[in-house]
Amino acid sequence: MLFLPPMQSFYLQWINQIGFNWTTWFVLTSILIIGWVCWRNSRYVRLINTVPGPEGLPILGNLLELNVGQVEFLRIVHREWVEKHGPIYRGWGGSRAIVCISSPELMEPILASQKLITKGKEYSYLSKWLGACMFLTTGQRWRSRRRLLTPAFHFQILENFFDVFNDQSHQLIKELETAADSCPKVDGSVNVYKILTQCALDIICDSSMGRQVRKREETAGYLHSINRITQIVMERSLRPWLDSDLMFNLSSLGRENRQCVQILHDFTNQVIRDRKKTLNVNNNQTDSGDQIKSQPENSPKRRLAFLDLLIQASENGDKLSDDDIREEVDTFMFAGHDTTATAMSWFLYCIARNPDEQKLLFDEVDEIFEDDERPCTPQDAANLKYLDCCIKETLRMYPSIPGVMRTITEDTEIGGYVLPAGLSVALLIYGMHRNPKVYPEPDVFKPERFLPEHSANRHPYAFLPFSAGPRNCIGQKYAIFELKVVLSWVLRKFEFSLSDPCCPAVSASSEIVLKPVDGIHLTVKPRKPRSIAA
Ligand code: HEM
Repeated sequence: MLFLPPMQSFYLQWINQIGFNWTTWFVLTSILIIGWVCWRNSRYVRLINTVPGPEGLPILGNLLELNVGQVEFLRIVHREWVEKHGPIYRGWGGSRAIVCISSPELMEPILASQKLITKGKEYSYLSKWLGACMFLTTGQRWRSRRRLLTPAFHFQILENFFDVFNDQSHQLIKELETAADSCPKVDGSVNVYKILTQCALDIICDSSMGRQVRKREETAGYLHSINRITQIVMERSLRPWLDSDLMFNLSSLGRENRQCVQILHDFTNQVIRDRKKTLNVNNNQTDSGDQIKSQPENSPKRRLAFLDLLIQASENGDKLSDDDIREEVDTFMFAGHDTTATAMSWFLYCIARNPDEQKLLFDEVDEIFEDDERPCTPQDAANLKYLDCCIKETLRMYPSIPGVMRTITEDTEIGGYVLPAGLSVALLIYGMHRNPKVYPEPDVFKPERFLPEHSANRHPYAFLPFSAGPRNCIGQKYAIFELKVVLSWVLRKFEFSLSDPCCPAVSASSEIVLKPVDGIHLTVKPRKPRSIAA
C-alpha cells in the first residue's frame, strides 16, 4: 500500500468508506455479467445479430475498427464492409447497433414508406443548432412544415431565381479571374472549393433570404462554424460516452459546439431581422394588405419566397414563433449552400481529370450560348443535356450527402431480416453509387451512364443523391437549376486542369456533407468560345 500513488490510495480509502469488500465486488460484477447476457439474448439483439456483419469485441462492438478519420470511415463502411458482408450488414458501436443498407432493392421499402419517416437518433446531435426544424423533426410537425414550405419550391417561383443565379455567377467569374491571374504567382493552382462555397452561400442568402452577403469577413466565422459543427457531429457519433447530452456538454467538444451554435444563430438572426425590416419598409410604402400578391412577377420582393413565407405564416396564423423561423432559416442556409458548393467543386474536379469530357461540355455551351454574354434561361437549362449527364455522374461519384439515417419505428422486414423497432438504419448512398454490382467500373467518370438509352433499365432507387420518397430533398430542383446556371457560366469562361496530373486523387471526407479534404486545387485558365478563338 505504501507504494500506491496518492490518487489510488484516495480511491481505496473512498471504497473502504462506502463499505466496499470482495462480496460487493462479486455481486456487482455478477449483476453486470447477468445484465449483459440478458441483453445479448434479448429479442432486439438476437434479431439484429441474424444480419451478417463484422465480428466485434464484447461491449465495444466495432468501435475500435471505426476509430479512424472520416476518410477511412467512408472507405470501411461504404466499400470494404459492403464488399465483404453484402447489401445489408450490421455493426455495433458499443451497445448501439446500426444496420447499413446499400442496394436499391433494399433501400426502396424504407425510403418509399410513409411510416418510416423518423430520422436516425444521431441527427439529434444537430438539434442545439437546428432545433426541431423540418430536416430533423418527424410526424405531424414535419408534415405541416413540409406543406408550408413546398410552395416556395414551385417551378414558377424557381424560375424567378434565375436572375440571382446569373448575377452571382458574374461575381464568381470575377473572383475566378482574379484567382486565375494570381495563379502562377502562388503554386499554380486555385482552391475552387473555397470560392464556390462563398458563391453558394451568397446565392442562398440572396435568393431565399433577401440578403446580399458581400463582406467576406462577415461570413468567414459562419462558414468556419458550419465546418466545425458538422465535424463535431461525426466525432460524437463515434464516441458513445459522449452520447448523453450531459457528458457532451461537459466535454471540450460540447464547449466548442456551443460557441459554433452561438455564431451561427447570431448570423441567421441578423438575416431575419434585416428581412423583417425590409418588409416593414415596403409595407409602409405601399400600404398594401397583401404584399406578395401585389408585386409584379419579376420584382425582387416577389421572388423572395422562402423567408417571406415563414414570416407571413408567423404573422397571419401564429403558426410559427421567432425560434421556429430561425430553425428553418438555419436549416435552409446550411442544406442550401454546403451541398451545392461541394457538388460544384467535385464537378470541376471530375472534368479537370477528364479533359475529353470537358471538351464535350465546351462544345455544348459554345453551341447554345455562342459568344453571347446573355444570361442562362430556364430553356437553356433544359437544353444543356450533356451538362446534365456530367452533373449526375458527379453526384453519383460524390453524392453531397453520402448517407441518410432512419429510425425503424415498427418491426420491419427488409431483405429477409426482421429489423426491430428502435433500430437505426443507415442508407449508404455513396456505398451504393460506388458498388460495381450497381454501376460497373464505379470509380470511372462516365457521364454517358445518364443518357436516356443507358439509364432506362436502371432501378429507380439506384441513383439517390437527393434521397427519395416523402423525405426527399425539397430543394432538389432549385439545386439542379443553380448548378446548371453557375457551371454553364464557368464553362463559358474558363478551362480547368490538375496542376499535377500525377498527384493522388483528392480524398473525400464524410462529414454529413461529402467534403474534399484540403479543398480542390485546380489550374484555372480563361477561355473564349470557339467562334471567337478561331
Ligand atoms: C446538390 C445539392 C443537394 C443535395 C445533393 C441534397 C441532398 C439532400 C438529401 C440526400 C436529403 C435527405 C436527407 C435525409 O433524409 O437525411 C435532403 C433533404 C433536404 N434538403 Fe437537400 N440537397 C441539396 C440541396 C438542397 C437545397 C439547395 C436546399 C434548399 C434550398 C435543400 C434543402 C433540404 C431540406 C430542407 C431537406 C429536408 C427535407 C425533409 O426532411 O423533408 N437541399 N437533401
